[in-house]
Amino acid sequence: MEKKKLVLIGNGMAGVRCIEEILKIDRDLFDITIFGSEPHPNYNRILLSTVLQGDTSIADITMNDWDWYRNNNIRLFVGETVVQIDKEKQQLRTDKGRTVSYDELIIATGSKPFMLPVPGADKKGVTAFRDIKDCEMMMEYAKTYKKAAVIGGGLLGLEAARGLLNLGMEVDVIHIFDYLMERQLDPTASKLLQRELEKQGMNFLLKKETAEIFGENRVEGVRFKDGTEIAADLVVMAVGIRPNIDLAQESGIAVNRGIIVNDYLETNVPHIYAVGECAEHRGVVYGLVAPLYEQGKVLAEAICGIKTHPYEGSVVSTQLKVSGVDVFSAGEFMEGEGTSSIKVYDELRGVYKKVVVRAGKIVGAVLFGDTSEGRKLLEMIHRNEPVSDAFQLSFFQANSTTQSTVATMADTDVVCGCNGVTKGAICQAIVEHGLRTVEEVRDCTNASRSCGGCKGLVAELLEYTLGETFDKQAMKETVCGCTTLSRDEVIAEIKAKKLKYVKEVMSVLGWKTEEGCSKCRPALNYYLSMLYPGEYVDELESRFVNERLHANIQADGTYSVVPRMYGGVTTAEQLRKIADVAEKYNVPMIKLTGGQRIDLLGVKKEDLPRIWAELDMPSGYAYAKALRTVKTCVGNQFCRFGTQDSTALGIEMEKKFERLNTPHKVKMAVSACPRNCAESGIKDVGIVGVDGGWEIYVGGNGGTHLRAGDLLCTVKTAEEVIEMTGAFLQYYRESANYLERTSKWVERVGLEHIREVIFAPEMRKQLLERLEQALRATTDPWKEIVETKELQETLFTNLQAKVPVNR
Ligand SMILES: Cc1cc2nc3c(=O)[nH]c(=O)nc-3n(C[C@H](O)[C@H](O)[C@H](O)COP(=O)(O)OP(=O)(O)OC[C@H]3O[C@@H](n4cnc5c(N)ncnc54)[C@H](O)[C@@H]3O)c2cc1C
Ligand SMILES: NC(=O)c1ccc[n+]([C@@H]2O[C@H](COP(=O)([O-])OP(=O)(O)OC[C@H]3O[C@@H](n4cnc5c(N)ncnc54)[C@H](O)[C@@H]3O)[C@@H](O)[C@H]2O)c1
Ligand code: SF4
Ligand code: FES
Repeated sequence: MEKKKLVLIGNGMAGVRCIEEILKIDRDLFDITIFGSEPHPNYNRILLSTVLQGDTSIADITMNDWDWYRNNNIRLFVGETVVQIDKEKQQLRTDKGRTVSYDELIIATGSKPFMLPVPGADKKGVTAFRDIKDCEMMMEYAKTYKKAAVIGGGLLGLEAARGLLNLGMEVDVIHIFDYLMERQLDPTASKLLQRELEKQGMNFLLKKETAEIFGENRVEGVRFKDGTEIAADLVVMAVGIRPNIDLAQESGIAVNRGIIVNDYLETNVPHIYAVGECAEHRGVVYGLVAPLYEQGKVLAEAICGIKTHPYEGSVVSTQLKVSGVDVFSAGEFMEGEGTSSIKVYDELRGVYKKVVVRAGKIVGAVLFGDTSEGRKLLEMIHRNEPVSDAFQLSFFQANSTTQSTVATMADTDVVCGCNGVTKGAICQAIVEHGLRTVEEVRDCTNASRSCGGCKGLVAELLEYTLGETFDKQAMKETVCGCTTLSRDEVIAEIKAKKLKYVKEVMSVLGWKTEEGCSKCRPALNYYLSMLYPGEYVDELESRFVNERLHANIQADGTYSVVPRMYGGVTTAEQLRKIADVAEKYNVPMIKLTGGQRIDLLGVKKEDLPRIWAELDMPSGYAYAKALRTVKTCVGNQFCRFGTQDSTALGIEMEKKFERLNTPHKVKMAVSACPRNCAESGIKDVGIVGVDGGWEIYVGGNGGTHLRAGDLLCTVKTAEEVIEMTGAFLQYYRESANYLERTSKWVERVGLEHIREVIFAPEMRKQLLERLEQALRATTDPWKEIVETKELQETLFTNLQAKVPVNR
């Protein structure tokens, strides 16, 4: 018997999932054809945020590759748009003039990003954030331009903003309301979120309505209805989406906001169905995958002629995909008539939890800072569960994160919200199919296949189910999405195979992308330079812009110059030179830095080499992943409390370790007594003078993640301080992940472990030998550029470098 012809319009997440469900039911029922306007096989749109944030690559987000279509005998037409449906003849026509008939037709055309209809919205440099093309455009822009404006402080806008920050851009988020994510959060959670994102570097302009996007040939800024304006090289519109219904409407299918469907996803036209963001069910259009996948399952069963439950709508929950921020929202998250709420607000821990209750049952929830109860709350909402005394008690117990979440879950509890996979289903699959990794669970059950937010829970379930046989190694963190190897594996391979160049590492170790990404290139460059001191030639194109130009780029595109002043001590002669240079080159601002140095701000790029030459002082490395400064207090030379000569030790340390490249920046301080005027407690290495010696603190941080340093040891002499600091630094260089500050590294590997390594005389000796080798290979970069004409030309005159501009 001839198979029925099934055609899918829209090769996106909802439509293809529905096809997968159909194939699961009966592979041979239909002759399937799929049309997709985009030139790609089906990919995970959700992970575009992760691609922009540098955590994965475009190559990694394909969900069904070309082979999948071939193996399932699906005719696929990509880059081809269906422009007409003839419902009488049961035929459709594409923009390439192709005509195809159908017995059953599924429309899954998704949404279109809403572009504000303001003057200038069509200018070069204005984009939506919806597909691979938009994502690539933003990544390309970030290589050349500096200032981004994101219009819309919803989920998409904030995820885009985080990505652009990661790409080295400065980001203003423009939001029309007075608080962010008003569609998911209440004002309290929203303000906590804003505070956290501001710490990450985002700038918010609230209650701002865009009037115009201006610029000559391309976008130069955004003007608001209140008359104010901001500069911008890139404008990202993230102000919501509109169901893509044009084709259906023009073909005479009933539409409202979306294509109207019943509980079996049928439109008003026989044999035509709609699923996904383009469909409107009981007056609701969904914009998250979980409900779309539920729809797809119902439609698949219905279309295959299986008796199925009707689709009755979904309670949705959301989580923001920005690292370091835990936010969860579900159901009716705002109190209203007939509802009351239970709230817990722990200002110290930055945790806020709220559940909204109607007639004794939970109908909504908002969590900030600790979202571990999100899944459980969502289940309670789904099951219409009453609020018991036991629930209230556990809700008020703040430290729920310390418990293993999976152990307390019921088998029917959903672990993966996007794909509706329960704990029971995952455990059963692990046992029945002998699954060992998150990826295997994903391939078998779909859990963690969409936003990836449940990966942690899936890993916990593996550990919980497999017990001792669980292989933690399999859960490794890879360098980035371009490889399946972890940092340690990459380093081991580099050593074993004696790989010497970034490109060589990528090629020999089977990188998925030819060029790598902004995460792996600088990391590989660092690992190679650490492994082959004096031999490896630094690859400029793999460096972040500040390190390439040996100066920090400023908000207005100018640069800053910070000369080295050992221990924060200067002379009249140095000050005179600095003043002369500042006058001669019209330096608009001279400022003292937090690290006790002088910063010449607002310097033009082309003036940098001349200024360095005239200053004739070493680079202060204020831009580098290296030792920045050693801050010192005045010490016993002048201070009556001083027990030691902190200034002399600070100068000695700075002279010793300057220019040493490290996984991230390193700050040091020396105070001559426990009053700690140089703030030694919040430095990567902080030295405090005590009676008869020095205390060495490590892993302190005064930045976003405030952390007091741990006492590593107490020593008697300045020589011992230098020796212990050197061993600590070298071990950090050799074992930390690139871009991991000492504060994180110390926490990850543990102080005891660090002590075990560097207190062992033989290991310390070896570390110090390798450190000396690395130090011998360093040179002053400013001097090198001043003395090398070619470098000046390539870097400072011919600066449309084809290399990434990153942070
Ligand atoms: C950056 C980003 C992050 C997101 N993060 C999350 C998240 O964390 N969690 C979550 O649940 N959701 C998230 N979403 C939303 C989620 O991606 C969408 O809900 C989902 O992709 C919608 O699936 P769909 O199949 O309905 O539409 P789409 O995935 O948009 O697919 C529709 C496809 O149809 C094609 N098409 C349209 N018209 C035609 C035509 N006439 N002919 C042929 N082809 C056509 C389109 O080109 C498109 O490829 C995110 C979205 C974005 C953009
Ligand atoms: N983590 C996730 O679940 C996730 C991530 C990204 C996108 N998405 C989905 O993708 C879709 C698009 O996301 P979105 O954030 O664009 O949609 P959205 O509708 O959720 O949010 C748009 C935001 O833009 C604001 N806005 C509207 N007009 C504005 C204006 N003129 N100026 C400034 N702000 C304005 C709105 O107040 C709203 O907060 C949604 O369906 C969303 O659920 C989900
Ligand atoms: S840390 Fe102690 S010695 Fe140094 S300046 Fe402060 S009080 Fe004086
Ligand atoms: S919760 Fe999104 S993939 Fe599991």
